[in-house]
Amino acid sequence: MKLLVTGGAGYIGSVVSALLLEAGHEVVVLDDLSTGHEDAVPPGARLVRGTLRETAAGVLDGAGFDAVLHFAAKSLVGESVEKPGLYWDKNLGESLALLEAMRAAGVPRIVFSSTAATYGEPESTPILETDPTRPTNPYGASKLAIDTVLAEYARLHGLGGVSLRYFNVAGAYGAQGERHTVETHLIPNVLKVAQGEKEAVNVFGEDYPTDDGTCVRDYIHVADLGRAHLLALDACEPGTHHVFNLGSGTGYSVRAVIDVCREVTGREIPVVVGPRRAGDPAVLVASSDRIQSRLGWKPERDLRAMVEDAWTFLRSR
Ligand SMILES: NC(=O)c1ccc[n+]([C@@H]2O[C@H](COP(=O)([O-])OP(=O)(O)OC[C@H]3O[C@@H](n4cnc5c(N)ncnc54)[C@H](O)[C@@H]3O)[C@@H](O)[C@H]2O)c1
Ligand SMILES: O=c1ccn([C@@H]2O[C@H](COP(=O)(O)OP(=O)(O)O[C@H]3O[C@H](CO)[C@@H](O)[C@H](O)[C@H]3O)[C@@H](O)[C@H]2O)c(=O)[nH]1
Repeated sequence: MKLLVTGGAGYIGSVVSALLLEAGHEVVVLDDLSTGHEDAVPPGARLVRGTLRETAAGVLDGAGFDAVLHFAAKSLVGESVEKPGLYWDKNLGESLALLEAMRAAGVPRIVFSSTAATYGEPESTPILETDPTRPTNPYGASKLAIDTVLAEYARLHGLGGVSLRYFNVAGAYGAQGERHTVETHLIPNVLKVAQGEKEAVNVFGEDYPTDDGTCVRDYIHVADLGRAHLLALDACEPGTHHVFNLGSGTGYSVRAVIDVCREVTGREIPVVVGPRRAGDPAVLVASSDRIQSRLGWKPERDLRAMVEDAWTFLRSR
């Protein structure tokens, strides 16, 4: 297939681009490099630099694309609370421009990076796709709005759409890994302490109603996540919109993640316990039964493999 990957210079988009190329697809990356890196685009993919709003229509028009994989977004929860307008504009506004460009060019399929943040504070665990969606921040709300628009474009314009709701993505795949300039994610931050780049891990709260008092999350290896995108691409059917959670179904506390990082790196990794981070739910764990039963996807790599691959990637840079 001829595929447009928006955000393909970023962490997850660059991994998925590499997997798509390995599977024999033609890949064009559209990225404004606002948080991505030109050299993260895998060899064999063509990079077009620009925003979706300014560039998508020109790239898609008359070019015969079969599908779009849409990763481009702003995705820092804290920033979204400070600048909600930016998140609605960059996430929903730019996605609408992309969808209109797809419609004008007759591109029939889209796979979209949605998020566990669409659910907000869960009523029960593990989280099912049928559970209530009550996002607690503008990032999650803007992603949920895009899911809603995709469902409408499917119903009213015949688009084939799949929203993949990622839980906590971690690990690396060969030369592609996580290198955000502003890094908020737990595992890369713990590994930066192991490497000596930071002094101590700041644990955000130890008074949650969990076994060790720290938050529990469901970590998924970026390569397992990537495989799900290839299956989702095949599952896009005209006129339908599917939603699938993507997690491992297993929760790990912040303390447990730090312990695995200590085992893998052999380093001490000092910890400082601070206050809770605003907006963090105590426990977020996915049920991925729907994608397992409908598309035959199963996670293959555990937390230790995620940490090992992220550690190898960090030390290679
Ligand atoms: N990392 C996670 O754990 C996680 C969890 C749930 C959902 N997601 C979603 O997955 C997607 C990818 O996340 P990531 O961690 O790889 O982020 P990232 O910041 O590394 O990648 C995003 C890429 O999109 C580009 N971009 C942003 N806005 C753009 C625009 N308007 N036009 C063109 N390019 C633009 C950036 O330059 C960057 O290369 C995002 O949509 C994010 O919301 C990530
Ligand atoms: O230095 C740190 C960083 C994180 N945490 C904690 O570690 C856990 C995981 O945090 P983080 O890695 O920042 O991920 P989340 O906040 O859970 O959010 C990620 O996972 C969500 C889905 O679950 C996605 O929607 C978001 O885009 C993605 O950033 C949370 O309890 C944090 O409070 C710390 O204690 N110290």
